[in-house]
Amino acid sequence: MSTLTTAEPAVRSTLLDFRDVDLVFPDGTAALGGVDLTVDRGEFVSIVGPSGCGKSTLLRIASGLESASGGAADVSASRIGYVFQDATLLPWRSVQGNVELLAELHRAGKADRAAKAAAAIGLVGLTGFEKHLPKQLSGGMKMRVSLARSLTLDPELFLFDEPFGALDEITRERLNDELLRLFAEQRFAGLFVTHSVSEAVYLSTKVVVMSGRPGSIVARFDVPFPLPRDPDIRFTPEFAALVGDVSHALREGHR
Ligand SMILES: Nc1ncnc2c1ncn2[C@@H]1O[C@H](COP(=O)(O)OP(=O)(O)OP(=O)(O)O)[C@@H](O)[C@H]1O
Repeated sequence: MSTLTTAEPAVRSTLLDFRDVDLVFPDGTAALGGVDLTVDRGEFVSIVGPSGCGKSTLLRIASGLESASGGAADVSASRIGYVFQDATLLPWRSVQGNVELLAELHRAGKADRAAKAAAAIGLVGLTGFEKHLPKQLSGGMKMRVSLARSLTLDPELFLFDEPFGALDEITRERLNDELLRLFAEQRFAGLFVTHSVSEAVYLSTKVVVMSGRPGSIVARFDVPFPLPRDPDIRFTPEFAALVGDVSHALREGHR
């Protein structure tokens, strides 16, 4: 799989720019109310917010699956990856077959598809499991397949909707570290939805907090810890203090 090899642009490059974005569903449900959010190249932004505040809706607008009812939702990334809590694998296809799917839909040739899939499978640490079927994989491995499938697109912007929410704590921590490594190596910008404040702080360069529905962004935090991130950062007082501040903002926004 190819990596982005172009030099980092000198000017700030915004891949996602939401200004005053509203979304009201046809049944009258106001999901988002005045969302202002940017994601720049090189940023990994996590969103935390109460259940039902519109986090998934925001990602769906970012991906083009949903349209905003008001405001401006500009996404300039040309290749967008998207992973969900459910790995959404085709049960009758092997790991290789599942990872090749997006390249297949983009009508890539057989050899190109195979090369892209092999590289992506290697990136997520599943080399040797190419012929396995989804039912032969653990939850963490299925999520790796899902990540690999999106990586074949070489995404500029990667959207994550609670991808590790259903996994046990150890698997989740391991995948957090894998994701940080992929972010550093592949240089996509990330927009990551999670219910875990500590996961948000650990993974991100910036954490934004949403209010209850209709969701808007009520607080933003820059994460000052350097990348690559030492897993032990999670046990420092500075990390705990930032997690506390974000949790506090989350509680305030929920009132
Ligand atoms: N197609 C739809 N029509 C009407 N209402 C919808 C539709 N999709 C979502 N909603 C509502 O919009 C609100 C926001 O939903 P969304 O799934 O974006 O929230 P969320 O923050 O991702 O929730 P959670 O954290 O529980 O996953 C919810 O009240 C939901 O019931």
